[in-house]
Amino acid sequence: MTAPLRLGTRGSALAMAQSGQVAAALTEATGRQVELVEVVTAGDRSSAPVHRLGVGVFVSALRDALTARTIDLAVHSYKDLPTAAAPGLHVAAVPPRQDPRDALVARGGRTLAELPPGAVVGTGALRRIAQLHALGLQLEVTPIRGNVDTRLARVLGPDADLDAVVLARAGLARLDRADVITETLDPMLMLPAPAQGALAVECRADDTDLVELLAVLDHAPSRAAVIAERALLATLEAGCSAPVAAYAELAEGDAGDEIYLRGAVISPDGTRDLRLSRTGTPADAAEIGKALAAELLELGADSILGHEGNAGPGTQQFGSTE
Ligand SMILES: NCc1[nH]cc(CCC(=O)O)c1CC(=O)O
Repeated sequence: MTAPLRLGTRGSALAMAQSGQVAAALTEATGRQVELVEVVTAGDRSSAPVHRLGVGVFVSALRDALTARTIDLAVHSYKDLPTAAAPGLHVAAVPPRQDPRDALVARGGRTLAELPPGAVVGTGALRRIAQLHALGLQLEVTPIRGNVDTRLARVLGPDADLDAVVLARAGLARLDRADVITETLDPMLMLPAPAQGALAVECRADDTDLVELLAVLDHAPSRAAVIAERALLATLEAGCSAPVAAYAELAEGDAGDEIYLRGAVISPDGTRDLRLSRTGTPADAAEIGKALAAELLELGADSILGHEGNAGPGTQQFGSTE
């Protein structure tokens, strides 16, 4: 008999849900038993804002456990993975992506447009803070942290102190809480984070039997979208907490499959807002992402992101077009 595969997971409800879903899909597709092994990460122990904890804080403990061979595979929210490759590890599958859009959960069933000036909206992500400000709705944006239930309680609980929160739709859906969403935000207004809604199933690169086994979970269009979005992020030298958004949509065009990538870099106060798009074929996903990032850099993305150096001649302050 083959030993069960050890799937390392964080203990949060969201991590347990997505790990459980991948474990079930793997058993269903291969007949292999999968056991969940809880791993505590630095991100779970701290209550500091994510953009202060730094990139990959939820990820490194899982990767350490993979390298130490105490687990065989790990399931990450792909948007939490640093763009730098992890030596000795391999993303063996990108399962079918969930709806990548952000969602508003507001008191009184309100939509964004129905929130009055001065309404207090909670979110921790700079990307969301920046885009909320860029809407020009005079919303007051306040940083929040904590797991999904904690955030929802700030709007829906007995001690609610916020008018609304913005969360990833995918996280709510995986927890079966999509019913509380009052508006799924149009990417025209709120472009999602690179790889939002996608999972990465990671194992050791030298575990070739497992690499092969996990390939049954891979969904090529989801992988292509993630490659394009993360190539943009990597080229901008930005991390998962930077005010960078990217969303690749795949569609069947006249000449075969097409990828339509949108990217945005927005200053946290919303006054500078660069948005561009580019199309190509899924086979060129990485090149499309790089090229779109290069265009954003030409328009001054660097100065919004606060990078020093390699400022090309096109790098001046670039105001919002409003
Ligand atoms: N920032 C934390 C995080 N990382 C992954 C998700 C769930 C959505 C996903 O898998 O992309 C969330 C919660 C959120 O952004 O609301």
